[in-house]
Amino acid sequence: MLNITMIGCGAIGISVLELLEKDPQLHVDAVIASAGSEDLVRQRLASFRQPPTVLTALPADARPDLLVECAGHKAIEEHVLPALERGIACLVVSVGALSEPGLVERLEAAAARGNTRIELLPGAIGGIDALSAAKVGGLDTVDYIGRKPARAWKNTPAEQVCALDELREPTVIFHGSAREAAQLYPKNANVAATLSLAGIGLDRTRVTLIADPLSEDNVHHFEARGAFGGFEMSLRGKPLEANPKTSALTVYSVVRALGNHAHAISI
Ligand SMILES: NC(=O)C1=CN([C@@H]2O[C@H](COP(=O)(O)OP(=O)(O)OC[C@H]3O[C@@H](n4cnc5c(N)ncnc54)[C@H](OP(=O)(O)O)[C@@H]3O)[C@@H](O)[C@H]2O)C=CC1
Ligand SMILES: O=C([O-])CC(=O)C(=O)O
Repeated sequence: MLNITMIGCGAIGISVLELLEKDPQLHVDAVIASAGSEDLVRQRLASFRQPPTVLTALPADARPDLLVECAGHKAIEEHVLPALERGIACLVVSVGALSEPGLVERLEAAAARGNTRIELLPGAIGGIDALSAAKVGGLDTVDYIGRKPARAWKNTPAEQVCALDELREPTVIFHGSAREAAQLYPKNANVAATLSLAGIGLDRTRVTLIADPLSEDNVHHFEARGAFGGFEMSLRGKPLEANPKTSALTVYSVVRALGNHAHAISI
């Protein structure tokens, strides 16, 4: 059985915990919450058979088999970097955080010093295996379009681009590089960052973001061209009720990745 510590217990975290209750090979013994949110998180966990301990940091003597981040960009700096230094393997969903200059190199160096690994999870998108394999032969272009219902762009710079509540048709709210997208829309551009890291990088990956009042789904579409040929993929993700910015597939991506660490066959 693997002992897991989870960072963050919001829309993704709580759904992951619910699914993991069914798997005897995976046990989340602790959840790391933001300072000041411990009681709220304990309340969220109260109905679990064996509620994980709620902490605000990994204790110095803790040695979980895996640390899984389901929290947000700041958690990478705060919890993931120090855990890697201590030799604890980490899984991360807030991949957009890696658009910050120098952070990829710092994570690599921390993992090397700790003789461990960091795994960037595909989250809301698929096809990352094919894209990163295609990169080996050489990629020419990767274009990504992220389309979400208007409500998913609330409290983002899209509010300065258009009146989200009054939209009647799909409206482009951003066009530019994946690096700019991840910095402007940190909670909506993790997929853009993931595609960039698997493909041709944050500066060459072209991103279009659309607020679509006619869509109920978070639609991720990308096209890649290179020596391997061509590849197109569209994924229509159902948003989580607890957070319309986040697709349910992200939850399943975390559960799959954890299962692959514990089960005899990984797929
Ligand atoms: N790779 C992908 O495809 C996707 C990645 N994501 C990433 O996953 C993250 C989580 O998504 P979601 O669960 O929907 O978001 P929520 O906002 O619902 O939940 C995030 C939770 O993490 C907590 N949290 C934030 N910062 C920290 C920290 N430094 N330490 C401990 N806990 C922290 C928050 O607590 P509090 O509010 O009290 O601070 C909150 O409860 C997103 O921020 C996004 O970056 C999301 C969707 C897709
Ligand atoms: O969950 C999704 O649909 C994707 C998402 O938020 C992101 O790319 O950050």
